Amino acid sequence: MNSAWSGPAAPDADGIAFLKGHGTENDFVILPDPDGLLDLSAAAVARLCDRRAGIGGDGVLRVVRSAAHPEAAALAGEAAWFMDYRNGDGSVAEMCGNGVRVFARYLERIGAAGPGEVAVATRAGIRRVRVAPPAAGGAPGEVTVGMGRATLPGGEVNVTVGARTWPSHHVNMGNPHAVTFVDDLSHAGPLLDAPAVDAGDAYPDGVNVEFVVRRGPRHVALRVHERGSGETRSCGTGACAVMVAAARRDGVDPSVTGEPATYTVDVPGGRLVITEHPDGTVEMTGPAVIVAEGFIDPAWLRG
Ligand SMILES: N[C@@H](CCC[C@H](N)C(=O)O)C(=O)O
Repeated sequence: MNSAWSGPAAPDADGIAFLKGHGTENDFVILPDPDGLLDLSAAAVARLCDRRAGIGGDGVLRVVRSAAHPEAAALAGEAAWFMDYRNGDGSVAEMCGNGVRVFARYLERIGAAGPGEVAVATRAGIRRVRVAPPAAGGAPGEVTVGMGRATLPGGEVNVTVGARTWPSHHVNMGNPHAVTFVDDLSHAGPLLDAPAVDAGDAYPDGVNVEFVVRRGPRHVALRVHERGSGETRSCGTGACAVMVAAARRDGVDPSVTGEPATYTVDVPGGRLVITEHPDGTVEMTGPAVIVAEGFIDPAWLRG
C-alpha cells in the first residue's frame, strides 16, 4: 500500500484520495478531507455513490477535522474529527451507525485513533467508538460505538407497502426511524420505492423504515429502506431503533430493571449486537472493513 493514500488529502493534480469501506455491507465512499477543502455538492455525492458510473456506495463519509467544519467547530475540544455523512442521493443525515464504525477504522488506519476510545463528532452529537485489537489470526477486531439514547416520541405511525398497512413505532436515534414489526420480511416486497408512511408531521425530513421479525429470544432480523439511499444491506441506527422497540415490545426496559439488555440484530449484510443500558444509552458492536483506496479524477467529480 502506498501510505500516502491513507493520509490527509486535498484536491490536487493527482486526484482526490478516497477509500471504500463497509459495515455489515452498508457501504461507503470515504473522503479524507482534513482541512475541509472539498466542495462536495449533492450531485458529486450522488455521482460517487452511483454503482455503475461511479465508485458505488450507500453514502459518503467525509473525514474533516472538527475545527475545520462550521457544523462541528464547537465540538473540536471533545472530538478532533467530524463525520460529514451524506446519503447516496446527496442528502445530509445526522448520523450513521455503520458509518461511524467505518470512520473509526479509517482513523485507526491513519494513526489518528489508537487502542482505546476515539470521539467522533457527528450532526447528532459526539459518538465514542472503541476499536478492538485484531483477533488471533489477524482478523480486524470489531468496533463498538456508544450510540446515545433512543427517544420514542409516540404518536400514530402507519407504514404501507402494497395492500398491507402496519402500525409502526417512531424511534429517534439521532436520525428518524419507523420500526415496523411484520410476520415475514418478504411482506415488505422488493422495496424499490420508499414505503408510504402516514405519521402526520412526525417526520418533516423523511424517515428510515425498518421491517422486523423475531428470530428467537432477544434475537430479531430486519430489512431497511433508508432515507436517501433506498434498501440497503444494513443500517446501524436502524438496528438500534429496532432493538429498543423490540425490547419494549418484550416488556424489557433496562431503566426499570436496572439490568442491561442485549439483543442480536441480523441484517441482510451480517449481524450486530446491541445493548441498552439502565441509563438508557445504547451500544452497538459490529464489523468495520476498509476494502480499497485510490484516487478520483477531480474533473469527473465536478461533472
Ligand atoms: N446507514 C446508516 C444511516 C444513514 C443515514 C440514514 N439514511 C438517514 O438519512 O437518516 C446507519 O448505519 O445508521
